[in-house]
Amino acid sequence: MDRILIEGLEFDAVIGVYDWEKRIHQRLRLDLELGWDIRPAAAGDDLSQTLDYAAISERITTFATKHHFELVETFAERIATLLKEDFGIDSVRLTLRKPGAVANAQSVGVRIERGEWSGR
Ligand SMILES: Nc1nc2c(c(=O)[nH]1)N=C([C@H](O)[C@@H](O)CO)CN2
Repeated sequence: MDRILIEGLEFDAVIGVYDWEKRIHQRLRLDLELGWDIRPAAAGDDLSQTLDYAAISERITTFATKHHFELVETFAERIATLLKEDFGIDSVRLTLRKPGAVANAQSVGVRIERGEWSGR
């Protein structure tokens, strides 16, 4: 399967388990692999036949400003749902990192896969 990539998308969100985290914004970093057949877009050189990575990046960034979650797990799952409902994307590989969360770690986070991946 072909993939559309969005790597290192950064945005701020209210996210965390603890009370002090509910009063601040913290940086999140998102990597996405989106399964999509790019051949129709390539054949016609036509953006409307593919996934607009700019539109998707903006949608996720806006979503992040409007929703508050405790767990990165919840945030990751909601992004996968948004991608399916708003853009018709069935196959998603998603890594969501919270770089500032653990002092001695470069970052922490989750990686999920949803949908079918042929050819890995
Ligand atoms: N598996 C997870 N562990 C933890 C999370 C999380 O979202 N998923 N969150 C926290 C705190 O919010 C942390 O980011 C700040 O100390 C702790 N563990």
